[in-house]
Amino acid sequence: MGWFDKLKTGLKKTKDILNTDVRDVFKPGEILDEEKLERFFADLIRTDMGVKAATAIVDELRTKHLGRTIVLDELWETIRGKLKDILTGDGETEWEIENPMSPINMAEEGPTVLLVTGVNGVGKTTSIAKLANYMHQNGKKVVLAAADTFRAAAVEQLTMWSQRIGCEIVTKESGVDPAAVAHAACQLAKEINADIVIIDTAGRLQTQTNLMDQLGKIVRVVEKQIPGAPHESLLVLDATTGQNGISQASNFSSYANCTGIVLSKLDGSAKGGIVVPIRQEMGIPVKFVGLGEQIDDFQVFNPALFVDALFDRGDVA
Ligand SMILES: Nc1nc2c(ncn2[C@@H]2O[C@H](COP(=O)(O)OP(=O)(O)OP(=O)(O)O)[C@@H](O)[C@H]2O)c(=O)[nH]1
Repeated sequence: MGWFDKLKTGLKKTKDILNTDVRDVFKPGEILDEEKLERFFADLIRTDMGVKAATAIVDELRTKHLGRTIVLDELWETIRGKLKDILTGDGETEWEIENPMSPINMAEEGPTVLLVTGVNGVGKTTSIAKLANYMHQNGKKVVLAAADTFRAAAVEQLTMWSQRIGCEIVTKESGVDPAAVAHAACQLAKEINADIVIIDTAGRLQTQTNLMDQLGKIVRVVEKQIPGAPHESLLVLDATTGQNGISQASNFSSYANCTGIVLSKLDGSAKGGIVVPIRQEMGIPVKFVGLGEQIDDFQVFNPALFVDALFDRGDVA
């Protein structure tokens, strides 16, 4: 399956809301009136797109089509165009979907270090495995740091993934300071000339200040070893939690200085619109999306492709 079909399939639940409801609201041949626009506004809100973006889209439809006969393709074109403006109008670079390094701020010298954080169960370990696999497949030498030393199962899970992928992993026994694991992984990466170090961290709530402080310690340790590290601080958010993700992101950001979001479980969510307020309100870009439980259900986030997939009316494979 190509990138676009995979994205479309992953977005199926969100697309279902839009496609089914929109077909009920916008009947070809009828006249577009305020009541129809209001119903469509409610549909957009159900995808967790946020009031700001939904209002902008409906305003654009009103300006261009109010009082005119409904031609679905024309409405669709207006919606797609407006949403693309919202997602790309801030001058952000468009990342290349085929290249997992494209959203990554690479180290000038030595290995590039990625710190990955998130609340328990958001899909952090799985996302790290997917990211490592994606980079490995692109010819990068990856070292994983199993710095979730609280949960033996997390270390086992990551070790299993590293074997499947064929990449290096650094583990230590339970209870060891996670910063020591991160340190050892950076050391190994330098010795073997690895391109990338990905640090897994224990899932934590943003209210657990001692655990949040520990993230600060990991950052201090790795930045002493490798200039500019961590070069990316990626926060994994679960797309099924919708708007709750926004508060998680701002809290994590104050401890781990997040530079990007990995939005997992987009396939399990009817709230795929959450991509929009994350980008609009937090100023932290979504860099990767998780689209399923398999190791290759993962992509670089490309806003234009996302909008096309969300509003594509062709059948989903
Ligand atoms: N459908 C779907 N499931 C996912 C995705 N990413 C992760 N999962 C599932 O989510 C569950 C939790 O994933 P983990 O990777 O163990 O989550 P975690 O955040 O590392 O968990 P902790 O180590 O407890 O903090 C697993 O069942 C994964 O298979 C995704 O993109 N789509």
